[in-house]
Amino acid sequence: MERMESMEPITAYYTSAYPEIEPDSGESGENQNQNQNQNQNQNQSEPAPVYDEQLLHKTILVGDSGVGKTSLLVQFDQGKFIPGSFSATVGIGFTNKVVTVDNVKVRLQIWDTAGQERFRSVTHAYYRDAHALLLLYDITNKSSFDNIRAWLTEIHEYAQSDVVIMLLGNKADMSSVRAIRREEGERLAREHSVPFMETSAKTGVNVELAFTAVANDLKHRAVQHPSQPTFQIHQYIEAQKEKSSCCSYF
Ligand SMILES: Nc1nc2c(ncn2[C@@H]2O[C@H](COP(=O)(O)OP(=O)(O)OP(=O)(O)O)[C@@H](O)[C@H]2O)c(=O)[nH]1
Repeated sequence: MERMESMEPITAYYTSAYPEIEPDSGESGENQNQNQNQNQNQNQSEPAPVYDEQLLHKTILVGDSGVGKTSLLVQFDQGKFIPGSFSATVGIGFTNKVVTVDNVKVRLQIWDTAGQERFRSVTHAYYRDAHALLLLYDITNKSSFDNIRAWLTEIHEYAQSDVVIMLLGNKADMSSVRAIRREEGERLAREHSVPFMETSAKTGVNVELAFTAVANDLKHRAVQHPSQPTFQIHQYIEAQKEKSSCCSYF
């Protein structure tokens, strides 16, 4: 993993994945309706924009110290879990990963942040140009769940309003000592209109799905065609969960 010793935010090489929003023409009434109809007809006949595989989507893992952010990234990147003593992340670092979505390559630059309070001001600086935030709590640790509201407040304060947010209840393999029921996670996610799933960095359950769902959403946003329905991340996750329900074991 690349580690930023200076802890300065890297923004220079990031290219926006999203097309510019057309400015308001200032027209009103019938004229505007006519134009809208014309635009709609044009949009329907226009070919869908092609996704640029060189786009880099900045995705950040956040949550209290010890919830499993580094472990989740290592599981996704290397397919392994390193048990043993816990060494807290210092500062921030990133890993580049390519996820294939509908036969196109979606590049995620995944930033692993330090959950400890003393690094908070450093990590805030990275939120601003994030395209996705994966917010983790530990299902065996109630305070990590109780702190999710505070994390969301910070995200809304520092991140872009259209950032993709996903809530993850990690350490799902430890359900015998669980402190937070899955329904509580689901309820909190519903309250904040964000997708949710339980993951295990240890067994790998739902790890790939979490990142693939985010990559799917980012890819669809980057090539959103006005005449096409928007990508529904909640539905995508539910459909994928159903597909794999034969083998999940929470
Ligand atoms: N059983 C189990 N243990 C986990 C899981 N994920 C992480 N752990 C353990 O939890 C501890 C903390 O994991 P980390 O990945 O270092 O947590 P972090 O969120 O990156 O912590 P900070 O770097 O301080 O922000 C380590 O001992 C991991 O082995 C999991 O899914 N299941």
